[in-house]
Amino acid sequence: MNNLKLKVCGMRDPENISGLLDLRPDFIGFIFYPKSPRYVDEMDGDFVMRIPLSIHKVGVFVNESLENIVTLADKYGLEYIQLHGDEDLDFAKAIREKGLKVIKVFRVMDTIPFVAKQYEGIADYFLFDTQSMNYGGSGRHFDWNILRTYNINVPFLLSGGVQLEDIDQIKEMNIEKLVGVDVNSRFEVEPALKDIEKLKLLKEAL
Ligand SMILES: O=C(O)c1ccccc1N[C@@H]1O[C@H](COP(=O)(O)O)[C@@H](O)[C@H]1O
Repeated sequence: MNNLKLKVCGMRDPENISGLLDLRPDFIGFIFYPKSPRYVDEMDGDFVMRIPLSIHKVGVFVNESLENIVTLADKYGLEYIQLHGDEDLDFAKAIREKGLKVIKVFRVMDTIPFVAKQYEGIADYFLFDTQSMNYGGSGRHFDWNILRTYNINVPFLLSGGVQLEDIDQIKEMNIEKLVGVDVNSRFEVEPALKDIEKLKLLKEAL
């Protein structure tokens, strides 16, 4: 089995970002949802633009307008747009038509929705997160057993309270399309400030 990819989400602080970049994660995520405690109101655009292209920049949005998404993608050089709200297939297609890549999130309770199959050829990745009142950042798992029968042709990242202690179990599930993990609140000292030493252990475990 290949190494699992690592996406670290909810970054904001320049020094903290620099520490993360030294670990060479596969994806770095910025949350542009105003109600999130990890909301990125303003960052130094030049600094963000200098992040090596090998570390893919992801903007996380919840029911945001296409216009605002495109504006922020231009400003920060976002490569992927993570649709974490109730955005539909047509919206995902519109994002693609703007030349951006799509991570479509399904906030899962106990099943993967039937509509997911329609995203084949549209979504670059799925991200399965735990259903919660605040859209994301719950720090909680869902029942990962529902992924064992996954048969859609879209690779996915597993999210929702993923922590270091989970990695062995995630690897043992040995699901072909499960290509990486997305981590957030379980690696924080405070919202939007990550524990780099803990992330280093995670990177080694992957
Ligand atoms: O973290 C948030 O505040 C947030 C708010 C709105 C949408 C997404 C958000 N975060 C995403 O939630 C998942 C899981 O996070 P956690 O590990 O359970 O804390 C992750 O993809 C974040 O990008």
